Amino acid sequence: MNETEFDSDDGFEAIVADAGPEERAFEAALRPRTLEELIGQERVREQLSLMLEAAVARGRTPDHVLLSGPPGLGKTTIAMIIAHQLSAPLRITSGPAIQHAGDLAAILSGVNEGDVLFIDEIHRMSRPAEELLYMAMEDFRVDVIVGKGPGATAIPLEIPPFTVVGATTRAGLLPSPLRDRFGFTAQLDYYDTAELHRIVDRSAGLLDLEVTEDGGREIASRSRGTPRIANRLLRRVRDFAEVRAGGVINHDVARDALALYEVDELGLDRLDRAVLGALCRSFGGGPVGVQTLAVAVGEERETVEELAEPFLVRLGFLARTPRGRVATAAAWRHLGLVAPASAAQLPLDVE
Ligand SMILES: Nc1ncnc2c1ncn2[C@@H]1O[C@H](COP(=O)(O)OP(=O)(O)OP(=O)(O)O)[C@@H](O)[C@H]1O
Repeated sequence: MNETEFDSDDGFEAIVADAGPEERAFEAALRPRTLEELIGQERVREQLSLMLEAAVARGRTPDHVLLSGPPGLGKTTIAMIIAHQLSAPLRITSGPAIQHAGDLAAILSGVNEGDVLFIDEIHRMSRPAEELLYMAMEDFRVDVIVGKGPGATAIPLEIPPFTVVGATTRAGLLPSPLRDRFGFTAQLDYYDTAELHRIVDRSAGLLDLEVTEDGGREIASRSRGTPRIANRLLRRVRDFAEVRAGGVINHDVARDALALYEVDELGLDRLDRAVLGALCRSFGGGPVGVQTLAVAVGEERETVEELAEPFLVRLGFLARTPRGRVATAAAWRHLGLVAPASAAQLPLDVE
């Protein structure tokens, strides 16, 4: 099969796909529980530490916190750490679960003083729920409307002081009145290889695995700047090491295991290479519309846009131009192909 005939039904799971239940349990076991255990994100860590310490010293609930950044960089982990540092109960919900103002009112009515309410994917709440939330965040009081039309009544609901921690991959989608209610906002950045290496070592320690220095670095350098992927790759390499290599994860074991799972030396997986392959081989490097590209690799448009493109753009392999997707000369080279003279060079005029 050539790469443009990529078929997602052949048992392949993208390395950036959502975690299943088993992996979620694995992730939970590896989560840092305190700010000291959290690796990287130095600035966010220091700022948060200061804010939380000051709040505890004053005996007040801290400001509401908004965490934004791509999936797998530690937003849920940080929300849990905040609750832990405050010795406060954590209530967890998500934007898609709050589609009506009533859903949120029900949650708010159960909030106790000092609770931390974590709302994942906060940008996906409905508009009426967002409005209710920012009133609750500002005044610790909301009017719950019961009934409809002329018979509707507003029932005031007092809420004890609490802290909202919102997480979003798309801070720009939050309406500014809601965004403004967060006294502390943090944009999480991708991790560098050294930080990912420390994360791999920490996870290996918790899992009682033997990973050599170069084995750890090999996993880290293919982890796309993302702790979740570092842990995911470690898990796959662990299986390989146990079954085929006597358990020790060294450079060659990591390299061979990741080759088996089709994660290349830059961290591109098969979907990424299929997208680039289609773009270069079938469409001469573009420009081509994302929908056409998705059909060519047998995937949904959203899968290509959300799982493959961000990393390809970050690597400078693909650009989203007003006329469609374009492969850069670096992308051609990565596939081992000769770039046509017209191949785009960075920087491009991107969207
Ligand atoms: N700074 C870090 N140090 C160590 N491990 C980390 C760090 N950040 C994340 N992790 C690990 O990566 C995994 C994913 O983290 P987490 O679930 O917090 O990400 P997220 O940003 O909430 O992702 P999503 O938005 O997709 O839920 C967890 O297993 C966590 O232990």
